[in-house]
Amino acid sequence: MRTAHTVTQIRAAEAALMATLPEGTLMERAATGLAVACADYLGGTYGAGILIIAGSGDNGGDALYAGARLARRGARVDAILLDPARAHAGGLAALRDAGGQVVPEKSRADAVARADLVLDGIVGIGGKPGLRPAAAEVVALVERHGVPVVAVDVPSGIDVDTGETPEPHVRATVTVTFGTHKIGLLVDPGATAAGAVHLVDIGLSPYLPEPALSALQAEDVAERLPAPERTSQKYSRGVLGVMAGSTQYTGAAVLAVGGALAGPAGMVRYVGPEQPANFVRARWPEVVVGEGRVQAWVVGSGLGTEPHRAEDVSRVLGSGLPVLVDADGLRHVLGRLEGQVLLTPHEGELARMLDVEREEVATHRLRSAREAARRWNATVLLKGATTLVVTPEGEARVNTTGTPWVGTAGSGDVLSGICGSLLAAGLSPLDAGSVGSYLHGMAGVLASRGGPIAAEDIARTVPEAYRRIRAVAT
Ligand SMILES: NC(=O)C1=CN([C@@H]2O[C@H](COP(=O)(O)OP(=O)(O)OC[C@H]3O[C@@H](n4cnc5c(N)ncnc54)[C@H](OP(=O)(O)O)[C@@H]3O)[C@@H](O)[C@H]2O)[C@@H](O)CC1
Ligand SMILES: Nc1ncnc2c1ncn2[C@@H]1O[C@H](COP(=O)(O)OP(=O)(O)O)[C@@H](O)[C@H]1O
Ligand SMILES: [K+]
Repeated sequence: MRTAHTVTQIRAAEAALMATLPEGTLMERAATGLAVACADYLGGTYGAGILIIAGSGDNGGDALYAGARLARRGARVDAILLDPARAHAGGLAALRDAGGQVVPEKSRADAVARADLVLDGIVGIGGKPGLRPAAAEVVALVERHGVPVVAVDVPSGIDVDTGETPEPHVRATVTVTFGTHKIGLLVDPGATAAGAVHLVDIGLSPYLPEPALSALQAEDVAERLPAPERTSQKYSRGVLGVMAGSTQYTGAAVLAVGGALAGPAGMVRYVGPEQPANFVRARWPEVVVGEGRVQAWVVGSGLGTEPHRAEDVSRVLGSGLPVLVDADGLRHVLGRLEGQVLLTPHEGELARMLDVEREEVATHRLRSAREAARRWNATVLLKGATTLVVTPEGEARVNTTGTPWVGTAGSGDVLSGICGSLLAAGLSPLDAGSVGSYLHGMAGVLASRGGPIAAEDIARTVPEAYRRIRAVAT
């Protein structure tokens, strides 16, 4: 499991760990890991031009100590001190001893122009979101010259505990983070600003409490993936009812069922108007059309806006069975819900539910998902480049698989089918949502291999993703 903690949790763990170690040990560990990551990124240090941007806190200290190590290994290291009088004294002395240079204010533009790599040591977990003008000016120069940035601990300027990114902030190619992940490195838009995240072990794990956010890894998904036993049969594996599509949106029915058939449930029943039902039957002969006993429901993809569909949604929600509500079905989710319910909105749908602008959800993804989960007493899966799954009790997971090619029409319909099948096979809404989005994203990557895909391709490739993940466990 990849885990992320809040700044308060990290500060407490660091204090407990630091009390057991000689002073300076943690910063030394952090700086060593940072220097190694920079050398890896550059493919060697000899002759490389590295520019440190150092703020006045320990984040700047990490960058300066790492710079000293890189200078000793043959790099030409320059440092811009944003607040020279308050620069980290030990880090600065180490850098100077190793032959590193402080850049005079008038030469900053030249220093940026000749850098192969910038180390962002402006602020770490002690920073307030946004950047002060002096820092913002240097960051703008770096962007103008297109120099790759390695962020120290976090890209400076992001809101570390939420992933929100009030401008300005650093956009990194790589973020080298210490001890544990920060929430803002995994949740968008912060995750996009962080680039590839590399975690350096500084010995913090034994002191960390339950994470505030986690991301399933292949072995976690493998543990949760249902698989039939020797004596299983279709009914014992779980039956999923899919109520999706309408005369207007026939494809949603076909795609949601396609996703459902790619999951672990033993059988899929389809319930809906004649027109999509005929298409479903023609495309998927294994589907039984019509009502019958099921273990979970998917309702909503392509349901349309006709008022009578509200009854379908409330009937399913009143069944006492686990239910996934997607897309148009979300229009009919009114009061507080009971039982095992997974709501799967994208940003626009969640904005409509919360009666706010879409932009509001896009900039406050985690907060919006948490608020909806509490308000409707249901698990909320907020789709996007980094999908979030949040329970009403506040447990939160983020999905890290996928490719932007997955953002294709009908992709969400397929996801609803996959997650529904996992619900029918007995997973909780939290597991069904997070395992389902992992499978969906991974299937998208495997199907795409860097090129365009259609939603159908994702459904078709889920079994391959399933096999590969199960192979991790054996
Ligand atoms: N603790 C540990 O054991 C370990 C910690 N480690 C490292 O320490 C980092 C935390 O260091 P930290 O606590 O010194 O705070 P830090 O992130 O450098 O920022 C505070 C400074 O930034 C300034 N500032 C604030 N906002 C700003 C803005 N928007 N724009 C510009 N400036 C802004 C603020 O200025 P002030 O408000 O005081 O004027 C203050 O001077 C952590 O991320 C990790 O890298 C590692 O070595 C591992 C062991
Ligand atoms: N940039 C992206 N990177 C990875 N996955 C994405 C991206 N954009 C969208 N997705 C995924 O694609 C799916 C789109 O679903 P949705 O918006 O409901 O589309 P539709 O309504 O057309 O089915 C979601 O699973 C979402 O997480
Ligand atoms: K930083």
